[in-house]
Amino acid sequence: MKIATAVVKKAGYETGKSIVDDVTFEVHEGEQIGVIGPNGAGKSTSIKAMIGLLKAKEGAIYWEDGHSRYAYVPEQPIYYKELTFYEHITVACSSFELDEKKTRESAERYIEQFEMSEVKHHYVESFSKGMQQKAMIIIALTIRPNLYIFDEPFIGLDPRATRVLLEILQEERQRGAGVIMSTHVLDTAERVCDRFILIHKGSVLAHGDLTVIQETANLPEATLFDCFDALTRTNPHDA
Ligand SMILES: Nc1ncnc2c1ncn2[C@@H]1O[C@H](COP(=O)(O)OP(=O)(O)OP(=O)(O)O)[C@@H](O)[C@H]1O
Repeated sequence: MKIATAVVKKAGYETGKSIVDDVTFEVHEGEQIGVIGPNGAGKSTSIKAMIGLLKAKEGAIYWEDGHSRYAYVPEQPIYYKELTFYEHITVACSSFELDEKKTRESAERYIEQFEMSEVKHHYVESFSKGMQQKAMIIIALTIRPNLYIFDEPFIGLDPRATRVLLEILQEERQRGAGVIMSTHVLDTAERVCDRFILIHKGSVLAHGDLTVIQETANLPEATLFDCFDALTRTNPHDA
């Protein structure tokens, strides 16, 4: 069943100057979508436009049931300097009016899985980049959204944390949650994503499962990495 349609007609950082044009796709229950593309292609801009973080945009997420809940984990962790990690969880949960007992239980489980028990009462500011990333992910998971939006979730995570995240997302997808993730880690994306949106120079260059991407690249059997390389390679004669 469809959860939502993400629509970006236009997005940019100044009114009138468009960086992204027409990046639109649907997300279904249990589906994981990889948003891929070269540096500066417009992946983060598209994501920010969808969730309303940009002023100069025409775009939104249209929810099938009208009032869905999403969790966004940005590329650069955002946190309150004056709050500990655990206080962040408490604030996030109270703003979503979640059942306190159940929420604490699932938070504790995620904290343990991500090996963050020893630092749960420390300030997020004192964490390493990877620990901050793990903290943001744990908060997102604890909210139990029906759509996760990750911008480069693997950057900064150690291999074990990456595995833990992928395993938990698999469980979350079985629950019916959808996942949108922008990533450059194409071998992982190839393994875990059902569909890919390849953004190049602010618009969609290819959209579909690996077979569709291979057909678009005219490279049957090729890896996602090779398809990406072929599709986004700048021809010096075009410049
Ligand atoms: N805050 C900003 N102000 C002005 N321009 C910006 C800003 N952030 C990004 N841009 C520009 O928007 C374009 C798309 O950037 P965006 O961050 O969406 O790319 P991306 O595909 O996420 O790249 P990366 O893989 O490097 O993270 C780039 O040309 C970039 O210079």
